[in-house]
Amino acid sequence: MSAPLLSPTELEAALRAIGAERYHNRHPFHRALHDGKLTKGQVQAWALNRYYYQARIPAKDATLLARLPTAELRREWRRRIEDHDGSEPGTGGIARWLRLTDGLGLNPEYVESLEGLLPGTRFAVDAYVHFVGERTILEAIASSLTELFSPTIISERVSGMLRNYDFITEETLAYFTPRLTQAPRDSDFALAYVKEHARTPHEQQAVLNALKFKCGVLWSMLDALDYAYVTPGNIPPGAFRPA
Ligand SMILES: O=C(O)c1cc(C(=O)O)c2c(n1)C(=O)C(=O)c1cc(C(=O)O)[nH]c1-2
Repeated sequence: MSAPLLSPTELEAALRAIGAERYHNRHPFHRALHDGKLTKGQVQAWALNRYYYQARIPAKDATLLARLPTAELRREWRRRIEDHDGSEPGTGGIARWLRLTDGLGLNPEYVESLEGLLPGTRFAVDAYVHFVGERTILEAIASSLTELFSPTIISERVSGMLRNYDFITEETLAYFTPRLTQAPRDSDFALAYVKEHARTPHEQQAVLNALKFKCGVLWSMLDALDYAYVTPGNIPPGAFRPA
């Protein structure tokens, strides 16, 4: 049976249902992270691997920016690159993420070298960048819609980590504060765009599948951490080893 045409409101409800079922707040490694169940070494591994996501997000956005057809769309999208890269050295999301890894005692050169990265992290993040370069603009924009769900996970993570780890301070987690306003601004735009432009059942299914794909990217990053850093003996050759 072919998929029905959804109203924009039904499409939004279907997108939100995907997040409720598949977003990475439901992953056991994330729950362990904010419940205080991880060692400092495991939290370091999370921050080091997640750095690669942060570092590739502006490349992902630049790939999409180059494909956008109007100045209006490009103006909207280029703000995301500024959010991450900043406007001068030491500003922006990537620099703020390095303050988090610094606060956890990781050497910034080591983090930036990507030498300690898990292969699974690299494959998942690279798959996201490729997806955005290769799929339709509608799918590429839809794949950013996990950000609809990020303010909730960020609030849970920040309060849980502050409560549960003595090596975490508000300053260490300062990365997340601007995200609480940036993410809703970005996801409101992306949601309005897909509600307006996904006009056929085929386009709507493509949008829903793009969000499922992206949930899979975030989920598999946590799978890789869970496999490597929870069961002793599983760290892949060359990957970060907690002291
Ligand atoms: O902390 C999180 O759980 C989380 C999730 C996501 C997301 O859902 O993709 C992003 C971020 N953070 C984030 O900080 C960020 O800059 C970001 C950009 C994007 C994107 O797809 O363009 N997602 C996310």
